[in-house]
Amino acid sequence: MTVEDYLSEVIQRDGVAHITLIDPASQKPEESVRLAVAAAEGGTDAIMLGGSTDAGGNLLDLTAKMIKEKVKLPIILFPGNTTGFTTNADCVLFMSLLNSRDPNYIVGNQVQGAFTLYKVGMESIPMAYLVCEPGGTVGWVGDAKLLPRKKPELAAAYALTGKYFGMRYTYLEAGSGADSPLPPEMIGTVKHVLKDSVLIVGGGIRDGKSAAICAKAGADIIVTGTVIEKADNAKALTAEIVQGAKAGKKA
Ligand SMILES: CC(C)=CCC/C(C)=C/CC/C(C)=C/CC/C(C)=C/COP(=O)(O)OP(=O)(O)O
Ligand SMILES: O=P(O)(O)OC[C@@H](O)CO
Ligand SMILES: [Mg+2]
Repeated sequence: MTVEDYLSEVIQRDGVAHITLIDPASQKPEESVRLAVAAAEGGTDAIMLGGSTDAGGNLLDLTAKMIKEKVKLPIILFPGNTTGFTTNADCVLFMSLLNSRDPNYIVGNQVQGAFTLYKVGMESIPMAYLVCEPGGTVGWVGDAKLLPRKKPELAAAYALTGKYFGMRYTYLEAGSGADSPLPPEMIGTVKHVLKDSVLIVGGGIRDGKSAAICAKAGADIIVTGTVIEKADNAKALTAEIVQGAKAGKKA
């Protein structure tokens, strides 16, 4: 089964899926494995690997390989540039940062990576990546013209543009470590125009309650990263967030 079909099944079954983002550059591979195992035990549906500053290379190769040995969940690449590719994963989010001012993040990195992807034949999912205020490191690195939190219609126009380009996923991003998650009005407005296309929401989600609000507002997939890296009990916190998201969707 493809990763995309697997995630569709989870979304159909539970209303929402949860993905744990691990930045291979933030810790040693052994520690990334520990986080991935804890997240899997806490009920996350997939592991996403990526970072915006030091995107990958050997550390990514090794981290993906070691996680694969211990965790049965799909490993999805979330590349900051072509160094974010490794054949030790199951799928890549082939994304364009549509609201970047830098053509390298709209199409340039993708052109550099396209033949590698063609040769290895890895599954890829076309995705519109939309970075909103405050944007964090990825907003700075990706030179994003940050989408204002109080102008959901601007985010919706970008989301529709991605959908009309044929992108099946849209990722509404507040930036890793944002003070607060994106407002429900923004998530709702974007999901309203996307209809059946998959909406990922991430950035600043730290507990079950905020995951529930994002899910209820229209997110199909919730991503959390920073909070797991810092948690005393990564398994328990993942369980709270996953259960919060899934219960919130049904509420
Ligand atoms: C498809 C290919 C080959 C490349 C895509 C290139 C694009 C569009 C990149 C978007 C801009 C970018 C730098 C994205 C990084 C995405 C990511 C892994 C974010 C998570 O990183 P953060 O956690 O926000 O930042 P830190 O790495 O500093 O923690
Ligand atoms: O680290 P956090 O704030 O959970 O954000 C996750 C993700 O949206 C970053 O790309
Ligand atoms: Mg990070």
